[in-house]
Amino acid sequence: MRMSYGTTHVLHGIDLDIHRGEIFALLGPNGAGKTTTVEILEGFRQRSAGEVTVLGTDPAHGDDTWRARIGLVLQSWRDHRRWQVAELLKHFARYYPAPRDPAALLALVGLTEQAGQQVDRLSGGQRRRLDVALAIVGRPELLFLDEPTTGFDPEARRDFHDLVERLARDEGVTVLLTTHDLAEAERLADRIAVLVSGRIRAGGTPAELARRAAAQAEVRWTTADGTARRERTEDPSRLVWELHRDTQGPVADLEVRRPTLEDTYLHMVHREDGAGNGDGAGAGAGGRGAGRAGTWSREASDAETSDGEAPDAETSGGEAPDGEKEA
Ligand SMILES: Nc1ncnc2c1ncn2[C@@H]1O[C@H](COP(=O)(O)OP(=O)(O)OP(=O)(O)O)[C@@H](O)[C@H]1O
Repeated sequence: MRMSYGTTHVLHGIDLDIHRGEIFALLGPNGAGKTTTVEILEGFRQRSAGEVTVLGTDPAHGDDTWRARIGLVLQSWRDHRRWQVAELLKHFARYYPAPRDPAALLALVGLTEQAGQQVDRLSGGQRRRLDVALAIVGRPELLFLDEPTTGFDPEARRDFHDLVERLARDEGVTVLLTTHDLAEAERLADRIAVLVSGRIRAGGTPAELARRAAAQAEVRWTTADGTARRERTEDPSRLVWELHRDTQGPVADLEVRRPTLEDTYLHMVHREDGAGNGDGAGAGAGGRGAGRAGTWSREASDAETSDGEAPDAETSGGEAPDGEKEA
């Protein structure tokens, strides 16, 4: 799928498969294209090119029955400023064939005490909980959450994570959430796609991404003549053994460090800021990840986007954008 606003290309051909029942995080910095992607999948924005299927339907042509199967956070309820929380939920519940019980839903999102409160008196965090309550009142199969925990305090964030997990694990709801918080994506998601400047730079389970990030270790030491050295290697034990052998004694200031997923993520983000795309000079794991992202299974997907042309090299693995191993 591609998206341009006028002559500005915002999504450069992204390819995603989201499987039924999973929590999928679209992770990326400000302006990466996360909201644009979600709005296209929700049917609110018309893509410029490519194929998109959500619950078996092209969202550009989704009807009311399709929409009732999808949970999304609408801003329009904020127009009902003077309504009470429980009243508002009951009102929206009427639009769905098999809605949740409003009282049970308030308990689920931790708003029981606010049931009788006017919505414009809710705190920011409570409003976001009401957002989620309204998004799930119709028992959606697929839930879209665009940066849902922005502005949450740590406790509200943890409660929210527990709620999203319960929805996915206990009720089989598929969740697509966007975030710029790596820790949130790692904590919640079954799979993560890293979107940077409109391209999927890496993808996989949190464990896969962390393994890939740590594949190369950095070894630092000081030579006999006092020079500080550093070298990246996939086999640090061998390098250390060789150093020890060559030095014929202890290696000064020896340090072996494996990059964390955070190191790698920040590297991908900053590389976009500085060096631009695919310039062959990058040093992150983005190129590898981008390649693998395109190999994800296409089975049983709830939401799927693709170019609808020949596989796009940028996300299908045919063209790893840089030579990160040389760095
Ligand atoms: N209606 C629009 N017209 C023109 N450009 C737009 C429009 N909406 C978004 N953009 C641009 O598209 C790019 C992607 O925006 P988008 O909101 O999808 O990013 P995001 O990843 O959700 O960012 P954030 O984390 O800041 O919300 C940005 O450069 C933004 O300025």
